[in-house]
Amino acid sequence: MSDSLERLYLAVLAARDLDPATSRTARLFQRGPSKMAKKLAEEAIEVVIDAVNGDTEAVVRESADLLYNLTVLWASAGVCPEDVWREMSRREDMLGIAEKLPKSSMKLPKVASPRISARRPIVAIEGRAARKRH
Ligand SMILES: N=c1c2ncn([C@@H]3O[C@H](COP(=O)(O)OP(=O)(O)OP(=O)(O)O)[C@@H](O)[C@H]3O)c2ncn1[C@@H]1O[C@H](COP(=O)(O)O)[C@@H](O)[C@H]1O
Repeated sequence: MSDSLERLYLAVLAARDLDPATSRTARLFQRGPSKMAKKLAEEAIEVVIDAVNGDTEAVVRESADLLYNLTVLWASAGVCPEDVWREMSRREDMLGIAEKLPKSSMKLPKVASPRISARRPIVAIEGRAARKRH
């Protein structure tokens, strides 16, 4: 999947300077980040609605639109796909799966990389449980 997103990202970069009258991407760049953000949010909501309605095929279609609008926003924000893949790998190395670090300031215990140890740091789980309690 990352290959597809990387190819799409390059296509979006290439389309940025095309004629907005014929290129949706160029039009989005012309209208700026707030329009891009609005479109991304719209697509996210469409994915949610289709998923709640159990319309799997629509979820697939809208997810493709969502990812397109996400890559446009990435390009506008100066983010490239590799930046995101690097962050996901960092989280995976830290916690064993690609997830956010606990929000609390609690420190994760010094453990071998979760890829070696069988379990994620308990503190991370407790942190999340503690956060949910209040
Ligand atoms: N990958 C995509 C892509 N995915 C989705 N979309 C369009 O994004 C829109 C998202 O759906 P919406 O319903 O929100 O859009 P809409 O309401 O129909 O139209 P708007 O009101 O948003 O203008 C659809 O019209 C899709 O056709 C895309 N448009 C372009 N690309 C690629 O982007 C590159 C540049 O293409 P141009 O923008 O056409 O130059 C090319 O590689 C394209 O393949």
